[in-house]
Amino acid sequence: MSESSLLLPAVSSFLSSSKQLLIDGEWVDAKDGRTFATVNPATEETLVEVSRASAVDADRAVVAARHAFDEKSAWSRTSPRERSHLLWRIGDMIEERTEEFAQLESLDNGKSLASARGDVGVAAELFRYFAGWATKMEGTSIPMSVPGKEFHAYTRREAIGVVAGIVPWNFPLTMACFKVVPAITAGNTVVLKPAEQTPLTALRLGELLLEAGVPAGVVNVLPGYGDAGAALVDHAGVDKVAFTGSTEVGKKIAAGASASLKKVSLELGGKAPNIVFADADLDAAIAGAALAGYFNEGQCCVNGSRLYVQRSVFDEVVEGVAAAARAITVGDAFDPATTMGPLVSAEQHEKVMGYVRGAVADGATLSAGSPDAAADRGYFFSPTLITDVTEQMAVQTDEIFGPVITAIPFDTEDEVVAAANNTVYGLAAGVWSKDLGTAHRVGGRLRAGTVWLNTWHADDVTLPRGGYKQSGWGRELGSFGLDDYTELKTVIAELR
Ligand SMILES: NC(=O)C1=CN([C@@H]2O[C@H](COP(=O)(O)OP(=O)(O)OC[C@H]3O[C@@H](n4cnc5c(N)ncnc54)[C@H](OP(=O)(O)O)[C@@H]3O)[C@@H](O)[C@H]2O)C=CC1
Ligand SMILES: CCCCCC/C=C/C(=O)O
Repeated sequence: MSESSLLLPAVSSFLSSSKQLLIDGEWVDAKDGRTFATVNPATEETLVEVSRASAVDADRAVVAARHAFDEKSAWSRTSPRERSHLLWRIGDMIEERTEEFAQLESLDNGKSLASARGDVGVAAELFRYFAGWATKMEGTSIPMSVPGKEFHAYTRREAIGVVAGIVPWNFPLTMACFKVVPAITAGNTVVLKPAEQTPLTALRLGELLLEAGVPAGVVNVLPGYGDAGAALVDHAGVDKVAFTGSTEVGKKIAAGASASLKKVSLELGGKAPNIVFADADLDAAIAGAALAGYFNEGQCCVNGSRLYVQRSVFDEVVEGVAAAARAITVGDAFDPATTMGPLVSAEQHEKVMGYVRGAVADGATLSAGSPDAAADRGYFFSPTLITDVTEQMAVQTDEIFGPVITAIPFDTEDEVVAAANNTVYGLAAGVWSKDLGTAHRVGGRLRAGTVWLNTWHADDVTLPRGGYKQSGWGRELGSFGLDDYTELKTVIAELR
């Protein structure tokens, strides 16, 4: 059956007309009329033309967001209960449209429909989780003592202002919601810049927010390239930048935002170590290592791409992970047999292939996968396991962002902890051991924002996420995530 015959009428209808920018509640062309094509990575065919925002459009969107924040009936002054009810309703609306969002996401990003449905579920849950927080942004009453005088001092949490959310292509809808939901929960207004590879679900989200009753200008959506993102970072009307993406661009954003000392939160690259001790439940560790490395076509910042296995079980684990890699069905998202879709773009495909070819040229061994197994069309890449790797090889040091795991044997705990921490990144890490003392002790020694013990990718919107070292600044989700979207005001009243 052809892919187009499987599309929901709502998806076909969405794709039947070119997409515009959402500014101040209106769908508008880019001021200079430019557009770009968004492409299905499974077929390399254009899905639809999308307006390409420039710095001028960034300014229009920031002005709209500023107005929605500052005006008399401002979003930040809506009652918490009103915001809470609205957020919950949006969660329901997204859930009701799971298949529609999932199809759009799979078409644009390439991920399997099952995977995309999971992402839509996370998006709906984010709205519901933060709906609860809207009414619980509490302050504290603080005792204050000045001889001879009496005071009442307390704190309040207030919105920061206009938030620029700049997001990547690996979880387009989820990442958009990671920024938009806590921001609007706290009363901020938003300009969202989706990645140029995957603008569709952010645009559909924009439509749905308007339909749900989110006022004009509260959430603006600006598809475009890095120049539009940079214009937001530089804009004097933006109070906070919330970014997920590469460490390289994260550094540019931190530098750009520092000129006006904007608040910045950064969720950046990773190269997570996954440590399997000989006393682990090896069946679970093997399945977990494959999931850790290959989830989302390997295009996930918390993926376990560096596998360390204690020497006595190294061969067994490598054989197990290689077999798991070979059991993955790579194909079009719309084929129900598919468990791994294509990589997101030709550029990403080239990058991943280059790393694997480079490792082989440097003497590494491919225990699973082949960079030359190219399909006639589409950016497909077979899940790959590399052995005979050294710590100096680029495949071991760099974030590859593809379905590539490297495996290295180790002998002692101290040796593996040192190797695991020998990276500029610190986003995630994992330990497999039946000895809970070992698991917790080693987990405590790993320099990473998330540590999984005897599991991987177990996650929830209630849990803070973020990185040590060059993996980022701040934490997203959970109550910590909401704090990052508020200013803390201290109020002191003299009681006479
Ligand atoms: N931590 C993570 O979750 C992610 C990490 N990455 C890593 O980054 C590598 C490259 O991917 P790539 O897409 O180029 O990632 P980027 O970091 O370039 O892209 C992330 C977002 O930032 C935007 N952007 C790019 N340059 C600027 C800038 N100067 N100022 C403001 N915004 C900007 C992008 O726009 P646009 O793309 O439209 O130009 C996109 O919306 C991947 O191979 C992977 O290693 C990538 C995605 C997610
Ligand atoms: C709460 C579940 C989050 C799932 C999204 C995974 C995101 C990965 C990433 O940041 O790359």
